[in-house]
Amino acid sequence: MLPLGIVTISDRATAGVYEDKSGPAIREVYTRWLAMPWQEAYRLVPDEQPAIEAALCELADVVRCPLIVTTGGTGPAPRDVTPEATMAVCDRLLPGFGEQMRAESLKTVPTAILSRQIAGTRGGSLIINLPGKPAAIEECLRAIWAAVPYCVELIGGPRFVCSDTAPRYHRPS
Ligand SMILES: Nc1ncnc2c1ncn2[C@@H]1O[C@H](COP(=O)(O)OP(=O)(O)OP(=O)(O)O)[C@@H](O)[C@H]1O
Ligand SMILES: Nc1nc2c(c(=O)[nH]1)N[C@H]1C(S)=C(S)[C@@H](COP(=O)(O)O)O[C@H]1N2
Repeated sequence: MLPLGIVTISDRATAGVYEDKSGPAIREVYTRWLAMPWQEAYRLVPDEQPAIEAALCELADVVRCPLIVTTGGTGPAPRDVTPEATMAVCDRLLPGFGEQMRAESLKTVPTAILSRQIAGTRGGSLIINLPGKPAAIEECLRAIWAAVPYCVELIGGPRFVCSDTAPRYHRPS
């Protein structure tokens, strides 16, 4: 079964101050939008760059997830280091993903400009950052889904089979 990564980055969810709702929101989107067998590889880590890098490297290099979606730690606060961790482990960045997610999010929330969310590839894994708010998950994934399956194919991953409820994706002929 295809492993798909979900990484929640939150000091407070890790400490049990609140329940992680954003990781499960990513799981819920995968469940609704994918029409193929998959299994989750879920990690919950604090806002510590080495811990985030270790989780991303493990999911990319050992578990071999073609897609890893992170949530949290993308803002300007001192402990927000998810983009730095993502940049450190990626071979290449894909700036269009962050630009498009911010552009779509700005239509509903003016503070979307505060997210430094990025995306990039590490070997055969596409890594995408999302903000921490549970409400941001589907909004951001919807903004970029059109390019996700083809990107996964371009980096040597499997062909995604999406459900009728998923946003339409584009595969150039
Ligand atoms: N994983 C999550 N599950 C549920 N709610 C979340 C999660 N992450 C963030 N939130 C909600 O969004 C609000 C703003 O998130 P914030 O940007 O402070 O997240 P954060 O930087 O990841 O925080 P922390 O690392 O302290 O958990 C939080 O107060 C919380 O209500
Ligand atoms: N779609 C969407 N994007 C969003 C938000 C949101 O609620 N929805 N919150 C913004 C806010 S308030 C912040 S501070 C940044 C960073 O959030 P993070 O540190 O939890 O990743 O994401 C922004 N992007």
